[in-house]
Amino acid sequence: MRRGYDAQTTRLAALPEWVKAGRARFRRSPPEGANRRARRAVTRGPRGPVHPAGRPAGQLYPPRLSTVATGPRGCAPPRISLEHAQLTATAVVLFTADLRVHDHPPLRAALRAADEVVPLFVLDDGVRKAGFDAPNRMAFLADCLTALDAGLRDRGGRLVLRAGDVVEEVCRTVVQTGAAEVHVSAGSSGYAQRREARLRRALADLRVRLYVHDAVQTALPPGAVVPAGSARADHYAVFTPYHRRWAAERLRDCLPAPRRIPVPPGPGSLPLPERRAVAGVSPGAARGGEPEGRRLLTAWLRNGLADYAATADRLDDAATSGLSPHLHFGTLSPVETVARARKAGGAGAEAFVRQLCWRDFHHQVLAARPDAATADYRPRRDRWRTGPAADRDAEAWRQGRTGYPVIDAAMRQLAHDGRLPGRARLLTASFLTKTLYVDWRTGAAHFLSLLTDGDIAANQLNWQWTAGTGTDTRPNRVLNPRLQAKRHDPDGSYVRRWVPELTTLPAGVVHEPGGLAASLGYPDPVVDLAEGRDRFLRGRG
Ligand SMILES: Cc1cc2nc3c(=O)[nH]c(=O)nc-3n(C[C@H](O)[C@H](O)[C@H](O)COP(=O)(O)OP(=O)(O)OC[C@H]3O[C@@H](n4cnc5c(N)ncnc54)[C@H](O)[C@@H]3O)c2cc1C
Repeated sequence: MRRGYDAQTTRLAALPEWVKAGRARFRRSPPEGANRRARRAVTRGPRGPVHPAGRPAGQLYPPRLSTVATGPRGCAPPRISLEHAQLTATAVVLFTADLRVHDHPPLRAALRAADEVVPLFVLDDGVRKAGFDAPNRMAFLADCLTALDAGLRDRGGRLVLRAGDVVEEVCRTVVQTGAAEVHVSAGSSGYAQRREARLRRALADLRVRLYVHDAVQTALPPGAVVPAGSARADHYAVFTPYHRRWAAERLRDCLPAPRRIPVPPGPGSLPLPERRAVAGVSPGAARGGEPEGRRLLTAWLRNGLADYAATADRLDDAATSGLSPHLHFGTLSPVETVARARKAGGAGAEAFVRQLCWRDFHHQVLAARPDAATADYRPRRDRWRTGPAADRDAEAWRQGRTGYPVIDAAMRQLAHDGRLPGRARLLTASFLTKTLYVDWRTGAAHFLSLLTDGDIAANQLNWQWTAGTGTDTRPNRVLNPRLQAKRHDPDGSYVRRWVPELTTLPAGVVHEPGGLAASLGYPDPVVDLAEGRDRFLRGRG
């Protein structure tokens, strides 16, 4: 074995070759303390000592390992020094929500800095424990990992897949491969921020290069623009001024996929998960993977984008891009998506790019206020309904049996497809939180259990926006599902497609079946709209 380690354990079996090679290449001695710190990094490991103690200090690490300050949010963009590029033999690239080889700054930088990279993905226990492993997303993820592995193999590499605690697995991989750098893109959720902080602590003596400023998971990084005039403002709380600033910013250039991705031969990998092994996937759930995302984007730019300004609020599937799961898993780069849409130009592109700005907007709110994933962003002293009647109404909403056809059509589509058009998300969320006056967290959790694009920033903050506890400037607006249905599904085809009880009804009646409902086996409305509205306004106080 070229690198002396045992792939099954974290114990180094022999002095790694790269250390010897590295030492031979360096003429300069390490700065005072560098090797002591380096040895501590190797020997510590997350579960205690992982390296046989007592190796001479100079043999463990090449000189000039440093805790470069690429980490903390708000610090200067990471830079690769030429000096370090010559010193580092192996770097780990930890993939998270950026499962692609095109336009991937951490991968490109790691390849410039090191002779070999270890492309690592960890099936993270923390994600499972948080209940974020919904079958539709797991199936999509399986596609993404298969495609990422194929994309790496096309370039001479491969994916190293591990499972467990992500920080422990990164440490294990670092020890096994002797890597001197870990490259990872910054995420905006509280979970991602905690993971990054843990990584920095666990690998204190290695270069943990956190790509905060390089726009890997968003088009513009959170914090890139902040409101002027207030020293304490770390994010925009209102969309329109954010959009104005966002639209004026120059995005970084897109990066091509690397031609070659040399990966060391050793590090063992779990077998890749297979989509068909995931139980409970919705029949119409989307397929993942970078080639699929790129194909969809190209088709959308060619066939859908031009009409988007007029079609965005329609309820049928063809009206919007369907790119959200690819943006969530990072099989599409947000920077590239914006750049290509802008290049296509026109009113459709402008409207589409504005929606992509909404995505960044929610990410910058969450990055600054990670607690908004669960706590009201702007508390309104709501007295949400609880108890058996509220539970019964919430269950009717989940099952698509509220007696409001457009709401029921949407909830049934969600269960069948793991996706929903944006307008349908707004209607169903408004119905639950305002007409039924049930806590937004109940609805957000149900969405996350089904949506393939389920995303903490977009889901939780759109739920809050709709419930009036978030950044919405009209918190008490209540959407009328009948009027909305007539406007956005004028011929009733959306309702007829998803509510088979109503397929025989013509356009004029399908959104309001009234007395016909019982004979068709369709439920009566769970609540009168006016009563629901009053109850909400009373409750909000
Ligand atoms: C209650 C509720 C929950 C939502 N949950 C999610 C979620 O979990 N994940 C998610 O990606 N989006 C979510 N959205 C936002 C939006 O509805 C979806 O992004 C969009 O419907 C996805 O379909 P599309 O890709 O065809 O969108 P398009 O209309 O083609 O829009 C293009 C892209 O812009 C972004 N985008 C559009 N609208 C929004 C928005 N309001 N907020 C943030 N980004 C937006 C998405 O990345 C989308 O793919 C939610 C909206 C609401 C009202």
